[in-house]
Amino acid sequence: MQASTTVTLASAKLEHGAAPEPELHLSQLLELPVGICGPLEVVQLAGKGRGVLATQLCCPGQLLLASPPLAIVQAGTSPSAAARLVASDEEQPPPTAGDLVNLLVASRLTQRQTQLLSALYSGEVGGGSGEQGSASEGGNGDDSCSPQPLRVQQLLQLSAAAEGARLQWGAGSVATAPSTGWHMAAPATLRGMRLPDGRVQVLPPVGQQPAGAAADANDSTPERRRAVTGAVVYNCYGEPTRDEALEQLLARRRRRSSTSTGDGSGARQLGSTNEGPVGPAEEASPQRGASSWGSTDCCAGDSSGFVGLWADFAMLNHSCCPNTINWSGGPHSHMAVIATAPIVAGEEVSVCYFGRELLAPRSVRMEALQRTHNFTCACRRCEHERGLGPALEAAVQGVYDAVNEYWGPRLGAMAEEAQAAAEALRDLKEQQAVLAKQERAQPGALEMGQGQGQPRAGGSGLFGALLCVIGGGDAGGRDTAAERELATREQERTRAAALAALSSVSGQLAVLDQQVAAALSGVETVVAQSIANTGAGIAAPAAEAGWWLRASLYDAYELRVSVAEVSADVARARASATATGAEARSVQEVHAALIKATDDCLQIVAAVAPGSTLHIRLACQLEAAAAPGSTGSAQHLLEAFASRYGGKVGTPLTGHGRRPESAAPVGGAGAPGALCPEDLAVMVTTAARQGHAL
Ligand SMILES: C[S@@+](CC[C@H](N)C(=O)[O-])C[C@H]1O[C@@H](n2cnc3c(N)ncnc32)[C@H](O)[C@@H]1O
Repeated sequence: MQASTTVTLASAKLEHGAAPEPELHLSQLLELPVGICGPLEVVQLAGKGRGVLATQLCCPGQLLLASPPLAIVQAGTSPSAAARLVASDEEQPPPTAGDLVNLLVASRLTQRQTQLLSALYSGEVGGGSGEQGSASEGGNGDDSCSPQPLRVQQLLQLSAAAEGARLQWGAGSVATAPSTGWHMAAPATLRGMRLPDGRVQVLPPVGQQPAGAAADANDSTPERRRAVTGAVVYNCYGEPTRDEALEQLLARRRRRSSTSTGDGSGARQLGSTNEGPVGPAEEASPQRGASSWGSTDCCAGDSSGFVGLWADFAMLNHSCCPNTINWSGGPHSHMAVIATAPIVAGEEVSVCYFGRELLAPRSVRMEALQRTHNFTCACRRCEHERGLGPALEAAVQGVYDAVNEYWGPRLGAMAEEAQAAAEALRDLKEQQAVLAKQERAQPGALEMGQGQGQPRAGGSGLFGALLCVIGGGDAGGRDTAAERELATREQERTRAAALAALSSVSGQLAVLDQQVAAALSGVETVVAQSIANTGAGIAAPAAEAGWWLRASLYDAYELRVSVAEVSADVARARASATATGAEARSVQEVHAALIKATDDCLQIVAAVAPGSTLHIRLACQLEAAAAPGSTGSAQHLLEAFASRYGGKVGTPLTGHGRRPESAAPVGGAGAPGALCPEDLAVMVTTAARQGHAL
């Protein structure tokens, strides 16, 4: 049920009233300290509080929202702390929601920032949206609550007029590089840096000099802390690591565009005005500084992870089958939301609140959402899976548990055994290579040593030298036939034991793979039959339901990739030790299995989480498996992918049949040449099958 009062969300304000033109690429937009918003509106939704709807058809690939954060904490290192870290070899933990609370309580908030913060849902009835009741099946809201247009209106006004987020038109056009065409004022983002000792240092806004010593974020009153904690826990978004690959790509595009306009400043220009504490990583590696937003633009030093609050992004509700993907990055740490499916007018725009749990059975997802957000999801996927009934759900859960509690640990033990055996074989080979080299350096040493029994410096004869290498001692003068035989036998024993271990592991791997494959096909067949016979799960079209089922069983699919990887290692080790035709064939077979298993995972992720980091990673893995050593082409693939997402803003892409038939193309005939996630999957899979790099 939708409330009568709706307000158009419009966080983009360009001073000359110019809407962003389609030519502006996402990577350019992210340079601007403003929010951009597509055809969206915020409304009250039954059982969910507020939510965001599309006001017109949005197509896959369309940028829906890109806004700078209200507050963000990134990991960083002050020079002294970094020195301590290097000395102690410690790993820095990523920032947490608690760090964000620390930043907010230690900062002097403007009135607008305070209002924005208090407008966010805080877990209390009457707090934030003011319309969310106690958690219940199917959502957490009280339908009878009347909408509070004032609050919504207030939020949107504040969001739209984010302080300082103004653009002044300079020389050039929208299509030119922003660094030459636009003059930017700093956004009102509160920025903090989590120091390795756990304290949060408040940083000056991008583009401003630090005003004396940074405030200590831990110096706060309990009242203030309580006031912001609710808003933070229910609305913050964070990632343990930054998406380095994506950031580097976008930074490269930025450098290219700044080079082409003759402005050599690029990323450095944006970051160079920020005189925050500079960590040694940036000093030591200017290239990294120039290519990574993390080190130049917010927190100096190595950046690993972030946690932030984006006020308009926080209006989006969760779905386990979301129709968008979100990314954070750029000099202003924008949160970008991009459609990954057609979204018709009036349909809710959803995001996924968790990462890996998206690829887990319903009970695991439910537990995660209850723990972190205190609601029960009733999205289409959850409802469909609930409709399968307890027995089928338990079967899916059974496979998930078996992978995580039984098969996974067993595979770990097998991998260790295989690694030890492969290392033993490698050591033997190296020893033989050393001996062969020595023999080449002293031709005839073997014969001389054997025939005359003469001691030689550094070992006499091949076997004496072998003893020397194996035992680490001097075999000179101890070149007896018995010793030689002993060494030979020892070598043979080691080799035989290693090969036997590999053969045993290989057999166990095959059995494990069969068990997992059988469990997968068993559950999938039973679920499909049940749907066909009883109509269970008719909440979703069969194809879509099929992908959801596979997504819930993803850990088993991924385990098969790991089995194939270990099998490939085993096959290679055996082949290099025996060099028989049979072993070479087995390497090929295992390799084909690895490609197939990776492709299965890619197809699942491309269907349920297109554009995710996992999607990109799998695509690159598949490519690397298809063309070993082709890191260059993996880079090419990433480029293609980034250009797809940096493509024409607001222009629909060719959607592989995913665009509704009735939908008229928005903004013309589409963007030929631009890739959509499905394109990527097809492209990679085809390349893998053809066995060549892209
Ligand atoms: C980031 S806020 C989203 C906006 C929120 N609905 C509001 O009114 O401000 C997160 C909260 O929204 C609610 N929520 C999000 N997704 C939901 C869903 N699928 N079903 C029910 N409640 C949901 C939960 O209370 C959650 O803690």
